[in-house]
Amino acid sequence: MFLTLSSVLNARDLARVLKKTGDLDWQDGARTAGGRARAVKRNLQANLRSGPGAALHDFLMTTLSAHPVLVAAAQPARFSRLMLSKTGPDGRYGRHVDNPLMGEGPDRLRTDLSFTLFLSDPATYDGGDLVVEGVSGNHSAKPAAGDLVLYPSGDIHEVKPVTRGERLACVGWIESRVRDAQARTTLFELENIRASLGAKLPPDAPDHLALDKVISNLVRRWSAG
Ligand SMILES: O=C(O)CCC(=O)C(=O)O
Ligand SMILES: [Fe+2]
Repeated sequence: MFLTLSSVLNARDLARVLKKTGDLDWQDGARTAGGRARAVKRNLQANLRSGPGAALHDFLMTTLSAHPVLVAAAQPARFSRLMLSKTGPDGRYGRHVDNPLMGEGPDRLRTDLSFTLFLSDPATYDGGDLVVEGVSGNHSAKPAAGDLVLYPSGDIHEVKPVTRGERLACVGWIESRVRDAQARTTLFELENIRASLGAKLPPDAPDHLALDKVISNLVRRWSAG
């Protein structure tokens, strides 16, 4: 699954986030990359654990974890901590795979899905496309600020070199309660049918309950743990 979700942050929230990024403490991004990924990572990352970054982290996490389409597509059991990445001229993140497990102890999470929430207006920078090498071919994305791209953590991907301007993005990972990607896709399709029926049928139509039952039983069958 490779999906672009539009306007996950609306214009007002985006402006609020961008204003806050000016106060953050930025460090070399290679510090958080493992193995082969470290050698190809050239970006800066902000501290979102303490200081002004912590409130920004809470705000972004609340927004993302409540987004209905992201929830329907990813079926999140848990989100990783979010990272804010800044890539300037000559910055990039070459082809790599993400770590399969992140965090320690009870915070440890299996990375099923990766996402990038784009924060910069694409007209303000050159390069910086996110390219994901999926089973059915390459997907390239450089969407509007506020849009989010969701893709399988197991796919090789890269951020193309930024040759002008600055690319700001929020990145994170999701452990899904539905581990199997095909099952997740089926559930997303059913959730889309549920949403479109909701707009067409009266709330007491028996088909709603019939579909709710099918979706619940599939989640029960397919959920991990
Ligand atoms: O900035 C991006 O769009 C993706 C970053 C990435 O691949 C990573 O942090 O592992
Ligand atoms: Fe990555």
